Amino acid sequence: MATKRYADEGFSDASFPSKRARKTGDNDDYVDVDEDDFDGPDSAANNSLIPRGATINFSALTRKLAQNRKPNDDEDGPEESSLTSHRKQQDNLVSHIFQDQDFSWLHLKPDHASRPIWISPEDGHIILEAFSPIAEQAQDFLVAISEPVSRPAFIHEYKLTPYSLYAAVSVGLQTEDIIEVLNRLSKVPVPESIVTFIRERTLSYGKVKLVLKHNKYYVESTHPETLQVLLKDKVIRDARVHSQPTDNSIKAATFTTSKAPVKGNLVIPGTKEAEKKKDDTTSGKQPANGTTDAELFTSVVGVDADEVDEDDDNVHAFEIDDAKIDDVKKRCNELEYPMLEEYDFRNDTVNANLDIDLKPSTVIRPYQETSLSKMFGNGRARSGIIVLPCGAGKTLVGITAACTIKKSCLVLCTSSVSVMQWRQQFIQWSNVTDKQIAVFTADQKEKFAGESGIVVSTYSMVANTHNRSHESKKMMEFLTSREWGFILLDEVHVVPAAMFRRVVTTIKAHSKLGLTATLVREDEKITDLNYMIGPKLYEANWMDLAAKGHIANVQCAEVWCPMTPEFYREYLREQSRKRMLLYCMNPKKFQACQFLIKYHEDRGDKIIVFSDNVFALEAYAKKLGKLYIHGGTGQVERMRILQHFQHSPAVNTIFLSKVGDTSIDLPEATCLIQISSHFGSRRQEAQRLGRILRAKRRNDEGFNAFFYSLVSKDTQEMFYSTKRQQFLIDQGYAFKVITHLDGLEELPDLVYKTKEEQIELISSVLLANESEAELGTDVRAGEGDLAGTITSKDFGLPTKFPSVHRSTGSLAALSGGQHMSYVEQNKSANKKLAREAAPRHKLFAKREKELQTARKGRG
Ligand SMILES: Nc1ncnc2c1ncn2[C@@H]1O[C@H](COP(=O)(O)OP(=O)(O)OP(=O)(O)O)[C@@H](O)[C@H]1O
Repeated sequence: MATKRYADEGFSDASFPSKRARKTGDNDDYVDVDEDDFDGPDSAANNSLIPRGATINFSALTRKLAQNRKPNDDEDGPEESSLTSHRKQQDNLVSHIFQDQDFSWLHLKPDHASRPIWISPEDGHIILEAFSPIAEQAQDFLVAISEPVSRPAFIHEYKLTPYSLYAAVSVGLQTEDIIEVLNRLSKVPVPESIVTFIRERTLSYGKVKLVLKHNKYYVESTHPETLQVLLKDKVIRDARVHSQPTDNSIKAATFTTSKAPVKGNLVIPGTKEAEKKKDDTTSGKQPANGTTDAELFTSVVGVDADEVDEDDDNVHAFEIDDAKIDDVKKRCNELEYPMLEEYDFRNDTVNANLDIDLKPSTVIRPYQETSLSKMFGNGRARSGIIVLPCGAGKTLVGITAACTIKKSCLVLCTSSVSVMQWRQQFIQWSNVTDKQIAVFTADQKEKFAGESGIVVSTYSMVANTHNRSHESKKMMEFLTSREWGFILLDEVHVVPAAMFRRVVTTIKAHSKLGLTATLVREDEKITDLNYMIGPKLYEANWMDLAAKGHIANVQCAEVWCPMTPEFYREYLREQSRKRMLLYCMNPKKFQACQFLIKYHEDRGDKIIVFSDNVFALEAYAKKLGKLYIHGGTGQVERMRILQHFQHSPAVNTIFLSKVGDTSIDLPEATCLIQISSHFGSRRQEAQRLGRILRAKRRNDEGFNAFFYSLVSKDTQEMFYSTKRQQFLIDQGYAFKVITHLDGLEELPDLVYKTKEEQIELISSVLLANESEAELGTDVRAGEGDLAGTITSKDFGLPTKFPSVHRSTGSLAALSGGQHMSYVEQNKSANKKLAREAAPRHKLFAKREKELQTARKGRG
């Protein structure tokens, strides 16, 4: 037996006799990995060409590379025909192993060692050596032009797609910049097939914009010939409105030219630039003209502003009918001229300004600033999606964007709990007043005072048209009759496409920002988001943020719990949903859970145990004497339990159903144990991990948070578990497999130790209703919440299970009399707590009071 099971700074080798790390992909496929082989990339970083953390500046980067290059370096690469002949001549000794993945025929540049990427000539996949001294800068560029596929510690994989190139163009990158920087970073000349692909895909992208000005929609371009092409199309021609121009910058129909809006000195609040400007203003100093723009542009495009040709002197436009916007957008997509949506908010004199700003104490983090600079890079607000890890502060990014645009703003979230959190965060980070921010939920229907303001609501409150109360109808009139400067869409990946379409078409907004941590959908409907909101503007790297202390470092492990023979026999016999209950209630899993709770409580951790299955959740929590929250737990009791968990040293573990997957902000939590989950949902796995990424103690020396997934061995759960982990593995997390918890057998008071107890447990499982075995029985709170709209179908799983299998057994066993004692050993800890008069935190007291008033109002 190992003497020391766990090391404080992480999982030690001694703790896991299997000492095997999971290889991505197949369930049974593992590779032995010696962690000592990985010293980390620091040694490479010491030889850095460009220091880590430096501003992204690709011209500087390419200059450095050029200096390193030998004079006869062949930049253009060999001709296609010579590549083919090279391939034919290759030595076939090893190529049969790689088959069509053998790229040894590609011509390596002489200084390839100092260049960090490979580009596949066949499918646009890009491999980045993440240990290269210039990997950080290369990563910024690759994120802007391609989709990250997988980003573990040392080798990253990206993929060039038509949509990623569209996103690149939309943040201001030009075709030739993309090809040139790729060529400079690549170990081999960029293959001709890739150059053609980039040229073809970016030729028409970014040339057409949809702009809302003075309440009218215009299709705008600096290329008159492009507008002419579009107007040849019948759908677009029919949507065109022939009206008198209302503004000098836009002339309808005639293609008369005028000056494009000039990039002004836009300063995003909360940034260093804003601080500097404030200092300059107070000291009477004038900022050097144009500095802000140049820097902003550099951070967006990665090329010095003065090196980029500005050919958008003349803007041409024609007006289109608002009712036909959707058709025109769709048609432009089909014609390969996708429209970028931009809002020139500083020149919008029609919509009233909203006088809000970030509080002077609010400082946004560098990655939050970078993501916002992609949105505001050209002085206008681009519509699109920002992807940041869970707990990285998407809310503040949204609030800062609202404070930059300073127009009426509608925030849509997935639940009424989130609505309250958004409101509270707006008040915490900005100087918005109570009167300027209103809430529209089932319980509260408020309007803001004055001409402009903020409304926070849920998707379903806005999208569901049936059974509206009179008050809701009036509120909807308020929302649809006005023009919004900005619409903030939280958790965009979970909203069903039809609901999104309804929201986007009923609410008139100049600019849209979608926020998410996991741009994955099991139903592959992500492209719908691109079309309805806009391209992905920025995606942060989870590992980078963890390395910089913005989110916690997490050790992930999958604990394999063997099934007892009795449970396994029943598992094999059962055909119904009960199978799921059997692998959740496996006594060995119970014991592993008890052991891990004890171990981590002794270490001073605060633990959340997640179970989607409510039957298992209650059974575990009661047996182990812990507090629990599920959909049926009242709001007051929920708040009380969460408050105890946060502040009481006596409550270090709580059990949560899926109500805790999102929205619950518990920075005290440092350890997660998952005992039952929603099939193979990659998103749920990431969101749950997100609960500990915000750990308060994340900056403590050597601090690690822990995430355990308990899996019953040789059951369906193992398959789902592998699928669930894929997203996190792609973000660079490594799941270790624990096959044995040393010291578990010696645990005093180990539950279900005897065969009798185990058989008693199996009887209770077999007696449980079919419905109790389901995962979807838990309800999330409140009308207007979105949770109910997500089903197992979304995860590509069967919605129906095979019919119930009936087995024979004695009457005594069925009635539970065979091995069962009728004495209730473990009173619910929840009940005990309810009897205690707990001191109330003033935030919760206020919320309870609000709820009571709302209830009285409804009564
Ligand atoms: N710039 C900042 N300065 C200080 N604290 C910050 C900053 N940005 C975010 N935070 C804090 O980080 C925590 C996580 O933020 P938030 O809840 O917005 O994360 P999130 O990205 O929305 O996470 P999830 O996807 O899990 O909901 C919050 O406690 C927030 O106050």
